Amino acid sequence: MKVGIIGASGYGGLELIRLLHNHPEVENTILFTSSEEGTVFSHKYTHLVNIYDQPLQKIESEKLAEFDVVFSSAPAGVASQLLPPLIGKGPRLIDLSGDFRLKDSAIYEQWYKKEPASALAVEQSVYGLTEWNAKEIRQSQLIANPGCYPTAVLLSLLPLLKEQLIDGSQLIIDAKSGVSGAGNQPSQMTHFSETNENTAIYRLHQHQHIPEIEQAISSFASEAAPITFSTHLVPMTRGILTTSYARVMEGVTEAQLVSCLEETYANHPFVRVIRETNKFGTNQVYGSNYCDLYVKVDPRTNRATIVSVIDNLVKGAAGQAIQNMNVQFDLEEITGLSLVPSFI
Ligand SMILES: NC(=O)C1=CN([C@@H]2O[C@H](COP(=O)(O)OP(=O)(O)OC[C@H]3O[C@@H](n4cnc5c(N)ncnc54)[C@H](OP(=O)(O)O)[C@@H]3O)[C@@H](O)[C@H]2O)C=CC1
Ligand SMILES: CC(=O)N[C@@H](CCC(=O)OP(=O)(O)O)C(=O)O
Repeated sequence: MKVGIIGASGYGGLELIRLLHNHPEVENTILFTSSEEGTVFSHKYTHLVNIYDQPLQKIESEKLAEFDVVFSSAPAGVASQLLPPLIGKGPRLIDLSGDFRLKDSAIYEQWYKKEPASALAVEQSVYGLTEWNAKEIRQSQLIANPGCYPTAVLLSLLPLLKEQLIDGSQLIIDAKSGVSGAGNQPSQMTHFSETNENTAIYRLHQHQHIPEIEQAISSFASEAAPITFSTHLVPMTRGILTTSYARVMEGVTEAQLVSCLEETYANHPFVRVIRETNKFGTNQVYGSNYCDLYVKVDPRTNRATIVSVIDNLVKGAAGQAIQNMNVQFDLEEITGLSLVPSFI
């Protein structure tokens, strides 16, 4: 397969490069730029010397049309312009931004404050939550790869909501992310001296993943209530941990919640349900495509605490994007993604 990457020099792009390098079906990966045409990639990133010594190429629609797959890993507002002209031409298109995730353009504008993609392109796109939408992903040319937080939240909550084991009417979700989630552009929020020794809540009640999570809960689990969702930046590079709190339905036990998760993901190699542990954290999935889940019911409150961890750059971005590519090309989902978490 011949693969092109828009936004190759960002964190999502670098992770695509790392993972695609070990993908047995990918022969050639070409890197595109909007700002550094001609720069030899390994001069910019010396960890890629002797691996990617090719120059970055200018983004041109005719060139992109020649690939089998084009990944776009650019900021929101870019893929909405670059990818729709390629629909109906050769490549399968996988966008890592939020441009095609929200089916209602007015909602996209409201939360992203950007011009939405054309209604036709949004209609043709398929939400790439692999474990829940593989049939549609296989047939689609344009994949809207899920956001990092929604991936962790949805994989943990959808089975329990779908089976009506927890009350979806008053979900409270607390999410924490490492700083690489914000990409590689410098900003005050991610400045070392303000992230080191600090944990901060940000974009309270205004995070763009709120409508994405609500939309997916409504379409996969038929639950339409608004969620309370809070995002926190913690002083680590990679990783997301989400903690959701939900009332357990009358008569439902912790064992039933655990079984529901285990049964849902029995044939999905990247979702692991951890039964008993006294420590559950982001390092157990670090550098891998796993999403690990852990659930406990507090009998005093009759509420379940549902915890999920992913590596934001792998299962939350590049890994899931490649998993979707594998589905599109009828390859085993794990192809090129059998990564053991590095843990330390
Ligand atoms: N970081 C994460 O954990 C996750 C990120 N995402 C989403 O994935 C996308 C990429 O994120 P991330 O890699 O972190 O971001 P970065 O800021 O690290 O990188 C984005 C890259 O996009 C390219 N770019 C910028 N402007 C344009 C443009 N106008 N046209 C084409 N390319 C452009 C830049 O490269 P150049 O200047 O060479 O063109 C840049 O390196 C974003 O939409 C993000 O929201 C999704 C899930 C998780
Ligand atoms: C730590 C941090 O800043 N994380 C980012 C997640 C980026 C992302 O996934 O953005 P889209 O889904 O909109 O593409 C954020 O909270 O916006």
